[in-house]
Amino acid sequence: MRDLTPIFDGALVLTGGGTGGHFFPALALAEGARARWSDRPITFVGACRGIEARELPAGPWPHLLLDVEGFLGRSPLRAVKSAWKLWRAMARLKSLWRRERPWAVIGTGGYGAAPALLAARALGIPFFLHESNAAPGALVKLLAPKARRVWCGLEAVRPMLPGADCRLVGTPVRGAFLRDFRRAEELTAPFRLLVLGGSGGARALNEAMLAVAPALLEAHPEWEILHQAGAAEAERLKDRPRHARHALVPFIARVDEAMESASLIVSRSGASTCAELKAAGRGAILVPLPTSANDHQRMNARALAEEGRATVVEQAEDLASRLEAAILPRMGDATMRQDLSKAPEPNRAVDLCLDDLASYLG
Ligand SMILES: CC(=O)N[C@H]1[C@@H](OP(=O)(O)OP(=O)(O)OC[C@H]2O[C@@H](n3ccc(=O)[nH]c3=O)[C@H](O)[C@@H]2O)O[C@H](CO)[C@@H](O)[C@@H]1O
Repeated sequence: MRDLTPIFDGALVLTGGGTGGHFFPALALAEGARARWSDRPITFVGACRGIEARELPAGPWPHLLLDVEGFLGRSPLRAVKSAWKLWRAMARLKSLWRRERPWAVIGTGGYGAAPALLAARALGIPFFLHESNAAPGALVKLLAPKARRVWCGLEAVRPMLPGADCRLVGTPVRGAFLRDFRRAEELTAPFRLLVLGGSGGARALNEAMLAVAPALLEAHPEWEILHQAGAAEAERLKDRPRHARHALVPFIARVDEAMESASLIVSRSGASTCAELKAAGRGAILVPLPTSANDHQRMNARALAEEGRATVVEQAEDLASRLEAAILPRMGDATMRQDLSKAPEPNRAVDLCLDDLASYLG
């Protein structure tokens, strides 16, 4: 086995994962830290079954992927097994870090972040948290009072973390989103409807879009649909009949470009996607995941809707007809579409977090 020990010595450790919404903010912070501190090692710790296990080996970052899994929704027996895996991963990190001490740990949440944050806490290594959702995840809630700082994506989360030293910064987005975006009103036919299901895809949204797409595309021959279904869902749906102008893909590597070329977007309201929509100056029809912990997706969506950047469609039995009612009039009316697409809002989250880290640790 490769000797992993040297990758942690004096390193800034980024940890966050399981889902894209937890991993990509960590990646954005790593990109920013590398530009700022070229001689400081930057190392990732994540889960071997999270999205980071696909993204990290393809990139430049030293990393350690551990055998951990989420607890939520598990049977009691499985939860005990998950707890054992977490304890074992944490013990391995503690043993490594006693020999090779990291400079600091930044955690962006999700089960992939649990071993590194718990190990940092146990060893007295300074750690910082970022919470991108409007309601905090279980790990952030547990560790927030002990974190040097908790960086928040949205103001709403602050009162939910009593005893923590919170600072509002926004949600870090990857470098590809830190640029000028073409405005939606500059786009010409064929117009594109982009459907985003979050990093894992959204079954209910997929089914509803497949049901409603033929009517939408028949009514508007100048439109096409690019639909990100999620890896497992794209496989499940690969033989399902679709309209010729309805493309179904498992994952989109350049979401920034997909947003830029979209005249209308339908999406889940994961926190990173919401932050990216703002950075790209695109509005969206948001369908919150009704089972998200503490209803945070509905709160994320509401935060965007309050800025006039989104309209919220609740997921219910009749999701297909609700979506049709929201999408169809906008396909035919550019003014209605542009009402959602406000000016891009520059995202300064990476700089704010790293300025804060620098002033704290020197
Ligand atoms: C089911 C679940 O647990 N969802 C949670 C998860 O969502 P999830 O990972 O789906 O949500 P987010 O919208 O926050 O993040 C998705 C990220 O993946 C990227 N992406 C997505 C699809 C794609 O094809 N290509 C791509 O690069 C997006 O650009 C974005 O950066 O984490 C979010 C942040 O804590 C939460 O708000 C969500 O409630």
